[in-house]
Amino acid sequence: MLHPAVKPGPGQSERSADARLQEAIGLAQAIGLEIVGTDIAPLDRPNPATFVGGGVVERLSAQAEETEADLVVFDCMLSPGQQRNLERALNRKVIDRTGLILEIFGARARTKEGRLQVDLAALTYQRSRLVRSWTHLERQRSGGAFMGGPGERQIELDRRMLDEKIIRLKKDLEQVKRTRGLHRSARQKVPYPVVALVGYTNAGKSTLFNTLTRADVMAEDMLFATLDPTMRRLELASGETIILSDTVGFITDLPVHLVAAFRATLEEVISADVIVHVRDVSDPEHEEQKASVDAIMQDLGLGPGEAGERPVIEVFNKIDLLEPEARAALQAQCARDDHLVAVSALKGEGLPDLLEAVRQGLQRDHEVLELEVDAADGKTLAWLYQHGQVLDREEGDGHTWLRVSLSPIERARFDRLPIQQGEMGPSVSVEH
Ligand SMILES: Nc1nc2c(ncn2[C@@H]2O[C@H](COP(=O)(O)OP(=O)(O)OP(=O)(O)O)[C@@H](O)[C@H]2O)c(=O)[nH]1
Repeated sequence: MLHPAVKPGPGQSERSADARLQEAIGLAQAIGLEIVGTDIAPLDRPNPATFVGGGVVERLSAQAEETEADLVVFDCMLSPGQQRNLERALNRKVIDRTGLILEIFGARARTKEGRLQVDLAALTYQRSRLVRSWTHLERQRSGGAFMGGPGERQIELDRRMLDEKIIRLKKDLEQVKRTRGLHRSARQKVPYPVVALVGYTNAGKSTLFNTLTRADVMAEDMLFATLDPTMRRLELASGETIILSDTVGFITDLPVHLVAAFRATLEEVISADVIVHVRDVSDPEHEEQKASVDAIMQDLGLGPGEAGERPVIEVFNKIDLLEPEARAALQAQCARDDHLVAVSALKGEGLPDLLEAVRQGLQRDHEVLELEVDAADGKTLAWLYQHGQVLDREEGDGHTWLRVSLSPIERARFDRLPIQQGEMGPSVSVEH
């Protein structure tokens, strides 16, 4: 595994080379690669032929021979020519960061759309690339030899087939998207607010999701344990039901081929009512990771000041790994700000505070209605308990008096309920 540390250009992030190398190692291990050697090669600008300089290629070649490596991973984006030249010089398979992330997406995609997006990204990448590319499509997801992929002639023959496959995939994808649109609008009829977990890869989203919902979602010490959003029902202490949605981990410098596949997984975030941003505060790079996540949220139009701005709760996760002083400092910070919560998803600490913050986030645009309902009107009462939060209730003479908090959507629905039109319907006064 080689990380070429190119000097960052203007506007590029300055994360340390070592942290980037560690992240790449994590990505490689996530698909079961055994790392036998690592190296960082500082360089001013990429070499057009081999990305790194001749001296580094020689050093790598010797190291690869010595460790009998099957594969050399370059944690950067290589042009097809560079990849080919490096394979020749090193006499073994070479993949770059895009190839690596494609592998992970391929291994992790769970929904049909996620898989199609990944296949499409892989094919497009392969189409632009060399001949014996190493992708999950060739390995047919079962693992296998890195060497000895199809020969040049075969790929030449396959090029047209690839184009046909790409066209077919795009059609399938359109179809799946249409169906998903239907699913989504069906879900919008379900009167539960959606809370989406977002965060940098390995922040602990799946663990938190699991602990909160006790669902059987993969949580492993791997990057990208999730590609497609997973949704589960969750009941808050106040009795309200919400839908919690887990999303794929964010990552810096996502290769451009993969943006669509990545975005496809974020649809649920775009339609969420509250966003929970999970952060691994035990990671020395957590500030940089937060900046990457914020930048992606901004891109999606969900950031502060954007049209899609919505309540964001920031979760400081993995506090169990902090020294007592650091932990106390974070907890003090959280005590001052309702949008910050310190938790340990693994140990289940701080979760009631988190759920309370979620509840408050959901209440942001709520209206409180005062109602007098005919005591015999069980239907209206049941509806209110199911869709709103009953804050107060008193029984009067043939009437039940209630104070109920409703979201704007539920408020609109309530106004359309047929029960309101009867003469005995509830009387409403609004309190914001
Ligand atoms: N010590 C500690 N470890 C945690 C905590 N939460 C998560 N982890 C560990 O962190 C690792 C990553 O957790 P995941 O839940 O898979 O992270 P994720 O954010 O879903 O990761 P991606 O799917 O890659 O985005 C796992 O090894 C978890 O056991 C925590 O509160 N404390």
